Formats: sequence, C-alpha cells, structure tokens
Amino acid sequence: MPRLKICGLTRREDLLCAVDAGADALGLVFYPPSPRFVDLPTAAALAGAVPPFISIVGLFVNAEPLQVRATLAALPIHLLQFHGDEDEAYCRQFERPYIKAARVRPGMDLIQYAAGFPSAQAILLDAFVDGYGGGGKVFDWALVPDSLGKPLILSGGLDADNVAAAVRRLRPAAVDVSSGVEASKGIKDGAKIRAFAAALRATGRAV
Ligand SMILES: O=C(O)c1ccccc1N[C@@H]1O[C@H](COP(=O)(O)O)[C@@H](O)[C@H]1O
Repeated sequence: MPRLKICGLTRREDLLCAVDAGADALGLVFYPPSPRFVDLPTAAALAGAVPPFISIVGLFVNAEPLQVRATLAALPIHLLQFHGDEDEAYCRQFERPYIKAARVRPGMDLIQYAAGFPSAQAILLDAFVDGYGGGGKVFDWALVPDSLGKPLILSGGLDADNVAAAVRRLRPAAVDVSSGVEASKGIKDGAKIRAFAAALRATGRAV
C-alpha cells in the first residue's frame, strides 16, 4: 500500500484525525498566499502534537532561503517539499531530504524533469494550477511514464472516490491529498479523511 501524506493542516483536531486515520506524513504549508498557510507559532503548536515516527513535511513555494532556514531552525521538519520553480541547487542547499513537485501539463517531459533533481528523495506529481498547488485538480494520468527513475508521489485532486483507481494505474510510492479531504480550504473534514484512508488501505488488498 502506498504511504499517505495529508497536507495543508492548520488545526490540531485535523492533525490528530489524520494521525488516527493512519497518515505517514503531515504537511504544513509555509507559502503565505495559500489559504492553508501556517505561521511559525501555529506550526510549532501543530508539530508538538505529532507522535513519533510520523514525518512532518514543510511545503515551500519559491521561498527566500532565509525563510526556509528560519523554519528549519524553529521546527522539527523531517522533509522539505518544494512546490514552485526551484532548481536543484536551490533545493539541495538546505542539506535536508526533500521532495520536488512537478506541476504537470501536456507535453511536459517528466523523465527529463525528474533527472534534473538527482538529490531529491522523490518526485511529486501535481496538476498545473494557478497558485502553484492545492487546487483539487486531477491531471491526465496518461502523461505519467512507467518510471521516473525516482519514487513517485501522486497528488492533484485525489479523493476517496478516485484514489484506488489512481493507485492501481500508477502504483505510486505515496499519495498526497489536501482539497479532497477538506470541508473548506484549510479546514479538514474528519469523515473525508477516514474515507480516503480506508479507500487507500483497500488498495493494499485489491491492487
Ligand atoms: O495546499 C496548498 O495550499 C498548496 C499551495 C501551494 C503549493 C502546493 C499546495 N499544496 C499541495 O498541492 C498538491 C495538490 O493538492 P490537492 O489535493 O489537489 O488540493 C498537494 O501535493 C499539496 O501538498
């Protein structure tokens, strides 16, 4: 079964619900224009509620390196997620494991894109949307090659109704969901989180 990341958490109760549902990784958004943005005090309170052996992922979009460094100094971030136009030299300067998002559009060479990030732990595929991400939009899965030469994290408009089909088709190492488990932007829905996790678990038996 693919691992599960739930992103865009802004409230302690949502974070605990995600943990309870079996999330392996929890995403905090440090991109100020996002409705899911968390400031450092909020992020610190959320991080303090995360049990051992669950990863905290810090998501950035074209951030000033100083902002990333200040966040790393203040919080127990296990993994960085770069979701903007960052190049490999930018991503690796922090000397932390990171995942690099590709915003998928028709005609894009995803193998070449992934080859541009040899230091990345994984490549995350998301739909191309205005605002960089968290748009709840599914991209055309036919654009995904058999192998990227790196673990694949699938995101982009996933929800309890489509995640099993996505996993059967693309066999990602992990899936990442935000909008598909929300009641409104930045506010998660416990029932949707549980339904998503159950649909994902079912693929472990039925792929
Ligand atoms: O969540 C956000 O607000 C966000 C903002 C800027 C870049 C990425 C963002 N989230 C990531 O977007 C994808 C897809 O999310 P969705 O499930 O389609 O809403 C996911 O990887 C989030 O981590």
